[in-house]
Amino acid sequence: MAKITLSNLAHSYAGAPASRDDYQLKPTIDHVWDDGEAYALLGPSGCGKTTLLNIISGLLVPSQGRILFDDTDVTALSTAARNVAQVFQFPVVYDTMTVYENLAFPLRNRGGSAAYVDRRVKTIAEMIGMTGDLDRRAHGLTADAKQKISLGRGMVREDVSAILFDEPLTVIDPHMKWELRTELKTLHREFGHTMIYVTHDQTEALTFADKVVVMLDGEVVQLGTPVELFERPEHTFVGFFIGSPGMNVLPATVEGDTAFLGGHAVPLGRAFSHAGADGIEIGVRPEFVSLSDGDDGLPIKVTRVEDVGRHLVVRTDFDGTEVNVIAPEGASISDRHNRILFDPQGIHVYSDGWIVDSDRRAARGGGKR
Ligand SMILES: Nc1ncnc2c1ncn2[C@@H]1O[C@H](COP(=O)(O)OP(=O)(O)OP(=O)(O)O)[C@@H](O)[C@H]1O
Repeated sequence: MAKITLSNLAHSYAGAPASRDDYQLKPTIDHVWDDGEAYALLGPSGCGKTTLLNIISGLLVPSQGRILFDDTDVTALSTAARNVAQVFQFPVVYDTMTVYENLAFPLRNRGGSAAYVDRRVKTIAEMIGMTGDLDRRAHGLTADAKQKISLGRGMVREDVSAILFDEPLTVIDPHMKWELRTELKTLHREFGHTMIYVTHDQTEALTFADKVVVMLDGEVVQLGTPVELFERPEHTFVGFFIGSPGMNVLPATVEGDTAFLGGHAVPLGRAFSHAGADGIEIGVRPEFVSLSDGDDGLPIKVTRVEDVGRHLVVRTDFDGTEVNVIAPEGASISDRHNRILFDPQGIHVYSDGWIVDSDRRAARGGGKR
């Protein structure tokens, strides 16, 4: 297992990049990822997740910067020399071998004793639910079963620097997906491997990872725990992309401790003297918005109520913009609900997409940008 340092990384597939737009990974990637943690790289299609993963695995040499595993510079080393295990989106199995032989392969390759190999193969087979299939040939198994073998093979060695997963559950059926995700988490807790998991699915990322690395347009817009991403999205994209539904983002002006939305005042509970004037938005998650039939708050019209089981998602229209509200299960919603209130604790102020510190937080030295 290793700590992974991404030092001043950037990548351009075109070579000789002339401007920032020519980079598929922008020159802002500078992180230390802790030994033994589980990281998820999360973001929409084309944001650079696989590019970053391939740089870490050694399949791609970055145009700029260095990668270190612990204190060793591995930038020029092959994947094999980096000692990483990889699981790809589609199964990679040896069809002529049995399930047992497939799982044992990485261990036998490195001279593991028969007793150790047997113990390890059986542990992993149980984890992927294939104990009863160990003697079957991989040929003829479903894509789903083959991918489980690939996952098992990726996790069978205990001595790897890191295990890298690139959308590994794409071909797995939905029920098994849930089970494997939970198993992966348990396995991580048990063995403490450094794991990096690429996905565009927030549920997968949030269940699996200790830390989620949210990417957009070749940049890491936030690296944080699931709770941090929920409570303090550093970019409007993070607020919007994570959550169900995501954060409401509304254009506003801010004066001291008050935001103004289309002439309506919204108390912020703390002052933002440095919010600036252009590109200002406020973000508030639906969990911090409540419906009201009083005179305070923003005037809205309820457009739809969705019962999603644990609570209700209420869609409202404020001056042509949809604002989502989460209401308790069983709440009775009617036309008399014609206002919404924001809990000041859940309101964030953004400038050009990036979070602005309140005066109090700025005085404490908070914020990263
Ligand atoms: N070999 C390549 N040559 C040129 N451009 C590439 C190459 N591979 C990827 N790209 C481009 O780099 C950008 C990032 O791609 P990447 O595959 O890393 O994104 P991703 O977030 O993993 O997307 P997806 O979820 O669709 O796989 C995209 O614009 C993509 O078109």
